[in-house]
Amino acid sequence: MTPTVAVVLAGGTGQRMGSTLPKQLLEVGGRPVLAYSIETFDAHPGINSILVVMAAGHRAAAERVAAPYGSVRAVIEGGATRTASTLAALAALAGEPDDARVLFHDAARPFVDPGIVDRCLAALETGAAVAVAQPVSDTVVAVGPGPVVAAMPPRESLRRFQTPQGFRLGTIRRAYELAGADAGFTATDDCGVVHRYLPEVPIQVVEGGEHNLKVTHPLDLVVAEHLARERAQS
Ligand SMILES: Nc1ccn([C@@H]2O[C@H](COP(=O)(O)OP(=O)(O)OP(=O)(O)O)[C@@H](O)[C@H]2O)c(=O)n1
Ligand SMILES: C[C@](O)(CO)[C@H](O)COP(=O)(O)O
Repeated sequence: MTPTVAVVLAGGTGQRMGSTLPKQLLEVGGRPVLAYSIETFDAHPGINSILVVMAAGHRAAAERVAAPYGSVRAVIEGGATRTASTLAALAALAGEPDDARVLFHDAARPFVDPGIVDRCLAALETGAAVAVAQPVSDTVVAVGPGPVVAAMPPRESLRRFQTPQGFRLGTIRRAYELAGADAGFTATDDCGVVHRYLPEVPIQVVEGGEHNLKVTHPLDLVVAEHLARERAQS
């Protein structure tokens, strides 16, 4: 059977949140943010195992959060950037075959739901890369150089990426290998690495959800608290 691994990326320190504890360990609805996505992947019949990538110095705390979930294969330490944390996960998955499916998910997005996971896994039946995205509701512009509008892309064509971002393991391995040979490489997500270094690989886009928000700033915790209460009642 082809394995399917969910990688929960929790290696960040939450600078924009400004709390002493990394935001993935802050509680919403009485449980750590990190617990929610682990719970969803653990309950999903299409996921065989979960790899948690935690911020340095907080691994023991993440192990405590992960302990109740039988699908968690390991909690490893991440790197200084999201990219370095993805690379740590790829190293930990070195024994998995190239056709394995891997979903990279931000621990900072606690309310990923089974339907989103279903859509990612369905897309990986026919493709090698999938992104979860939502339409934009603002008019989005490119600014600069200087505080001047440089471009106004048509809103209908724009989407906001969420996570998971899913790949056949061989594809994401190859993209990061090529990126590793590029001195100017930086990325804020994993699909961006495939798009840049393997432009011939189509990245399918599937629907996300407004509830699949990323807890980034203190105000996001207010929304997350509300969503956690809704989830507890459902
Ligand atoms: N070195 C890093 C940085 C980020 N992430 C993870 O990538 C996801 C998205 O990142 P972001 O929201 O930017 O989290 P932080 O890096 O923690 O936040 P900030 O940028 O405000 O410091 C988060 O789940 C975060 O834990 C990671 O695994 N390793
Ligand atoms: C991967 C991501 O969540 C997609 O929206 C986003 O790019 C993460 O960016 P961040 O700078 O790490 O918050």
